[in-house]
Amino acid sequence: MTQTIAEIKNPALSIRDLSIAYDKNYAVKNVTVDIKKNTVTAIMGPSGCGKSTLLRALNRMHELYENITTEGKVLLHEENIYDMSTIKLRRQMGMVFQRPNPFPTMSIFDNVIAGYKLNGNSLKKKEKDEIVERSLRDVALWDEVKDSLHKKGTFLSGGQQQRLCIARALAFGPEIILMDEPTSALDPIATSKVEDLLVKLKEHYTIILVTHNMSQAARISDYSLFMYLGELVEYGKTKNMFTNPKDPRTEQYLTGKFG
Ligand SMILES: Nc1ncnc2c1ncn2[C@@H]1O[C@H](COP(=O)(O)OP(=O)(O)OP(=O)(O)O)[C@@H](O)[C@H]1O
Repeated sequence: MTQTIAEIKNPALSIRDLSIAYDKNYAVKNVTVDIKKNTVTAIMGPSGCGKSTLLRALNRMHELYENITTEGKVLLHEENIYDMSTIKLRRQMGMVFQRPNPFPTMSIFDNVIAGYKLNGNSLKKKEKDEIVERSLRDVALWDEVKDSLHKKGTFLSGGQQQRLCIARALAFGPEIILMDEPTSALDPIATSKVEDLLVKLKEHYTIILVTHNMSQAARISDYSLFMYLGELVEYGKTKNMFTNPKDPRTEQYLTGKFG
């Protein structure tokens, strides 16, 4: 396997010997990797190779499943996330899912600050207004929705809903944003807007993105991780991996021989 650590100074996240099993079946096996700050890192690989399980393990969403075993560590500022409260962890590690999922009964405004409400944090009106405007500006949605903030989030187009969900993830001021195929339910124009947005957001955030779409990984990611049967086969700069893959399995995947 390619060298995965020691190349990256002051990483955003250090994954160490992470293994995850459903019952006794390992979906992620001994993954060790450092994620570089202020980059987009793509997790790629064929269906069932453990991409989503690995991503969910980074904010402990995988613990929602029964009979799950987790071994190893994930270090955020040298603290193991498995020893942290999930509330603290998820403030630092926002998550965006495949299908835009704004809370259907809530307005656009309330969707953005939903995390605060769910965690029982009460905010003054001025603070709420500031967080909502900042988060919606960050996802380039403010101008489109500023006159309809109190309408339901579900009245927006699919692409706008996904940007609203990204705004909701940003509202807490996380360091890292985890994204599980965030454009797979969007049309090409909405996809391109979200991709442009991710490239801008990496100035302030670290983005870890699961994608099936190799051209998307090539377009927007700085680093790529290739997984196969739960193992991390190859990790490196996306440009190098696409032009000169080190492992034959990576090459076969990138040239469409399986997947
Ligand atoms: N809740 C679950 N219970 C049992 N096994 C699971 C569960 N979720 C995933 N698995 C298994 O773990 C392995 C990895 O699944 P995972 O969804 O992480 O892969 P993936 O690479 O994200 O797949 P895809 O690209 O199809 O979404 C698969 O063998 C899958 O069947």
